[in-house]
Amino acid sequence: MVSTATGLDRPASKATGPLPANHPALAPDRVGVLLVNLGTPDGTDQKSMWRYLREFLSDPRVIELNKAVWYPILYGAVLTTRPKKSGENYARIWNREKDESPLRTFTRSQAEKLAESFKGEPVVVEYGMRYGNPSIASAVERLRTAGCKRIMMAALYPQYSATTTATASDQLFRALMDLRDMPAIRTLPAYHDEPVYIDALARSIETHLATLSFEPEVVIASYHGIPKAYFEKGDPYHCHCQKTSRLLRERLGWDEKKLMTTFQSRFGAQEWLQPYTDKTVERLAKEGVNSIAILNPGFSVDCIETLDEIGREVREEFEHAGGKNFSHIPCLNDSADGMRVVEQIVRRELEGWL
Ligand SMILES: C=CC1=C(C)c2cc3[nH]c(cc4nc(cc5[nH]c(cc1n2)c(C)c5CCC(=O)O)C(CCC(=O)O)=C4C)c(C)c3C=C
Ligand SMILES: [Fe+2]
Ligand SMILES: [Fe+2]
Repeated sequence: MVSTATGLDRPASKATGPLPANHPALAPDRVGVLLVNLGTPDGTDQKSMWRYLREFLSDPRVIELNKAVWYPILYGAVLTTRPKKSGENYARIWNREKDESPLRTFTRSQAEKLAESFKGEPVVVEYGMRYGNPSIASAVERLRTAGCKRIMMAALYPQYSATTTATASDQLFRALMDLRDMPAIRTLPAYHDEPVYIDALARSIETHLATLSFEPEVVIASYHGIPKAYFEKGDPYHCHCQKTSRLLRERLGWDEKKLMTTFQSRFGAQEWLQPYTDKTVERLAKEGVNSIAILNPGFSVDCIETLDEIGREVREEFEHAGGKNFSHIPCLNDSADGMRVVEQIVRRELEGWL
């Protein structure tokens, strides 16, 4: 638990006067903040990868295909090949000291730093993963045990998508379904256009570019993709990404040629949001662009998709196509600017509860 328990608990009951003699003891009344991110395997071995990918790719919010069509593909082609290949990728970025993925290390650190910023207030902070461990259910249980009657889940996806934000809410409510004494719940809205977030991204670009020995001709804001069909059915994710990029351009004083928007991490055969990151990078190199930098505004922390897919695969593709200088701009992670984003938005959304 990442707790700031200080004795400054809210009164257990707003009613005055002593409890009847036979009344069960009341737990202290605190507010829980649950930071959530996508998920992570427990290890890079095939069994851990299989378990993680099965849970992830069985989620109907992620793969909208009919189960009768999807499951034979999932349990056939996907789960017999992908665990090995993905495990090799995860092994390249694994945090060996903590024996966990960077996504879990960064998310835990964010929770610890957020807890620190609530020191002296009746707030308990936990973190959970939509897929894998620590599960959202286990985090909710720890918050309830700590006396949280109100829980705000902050799924750290700046841009809303049903495939990420909504499924985190589904999982939270699943964890509460069987409770008799259910806490009050709030969830975080998308924060793709919040000034504090745009400013943190802009500063992360400026700070990073100042460390480079070259000036990128193009900076690419690469977001995780979703199938195009989900967008056409009403998922606002694409619009949120475009708005983040537009505000970032305005903040930096750059045009669309200097700061491009692309989508990465395609999965399966259908069309995903375009333009694709890998194809764009290849095209730029072939057109004679020598130097680029890529940031991932849609990922609150670095993970397999930023460190390995962008930092290795896409870099190699750029260099293979003739590009010379490539740099990956780190995610906001648990940096001071990154934590300012989380704390400011969480505090605002807690208004009336503290
Ligand atoms: C149909 C498949 C997928 C959709 C839709 C999807 C959407 C989506 N994902 C993220 C953020 C992350 N995805 C991550 C890993 C990952 N994503 C998919 C597939 C879909 N994602 C797979 C199969 C994987 C596993 C990695 C692999 O095997 O290649 C991660 C990283 C997790 C980690 O531990 O590092 C993140 C984060 C968003 C934001 C999003 C839609 C907006
Ligand atoms: Fe993904
Ligand atoms: Fe990927």
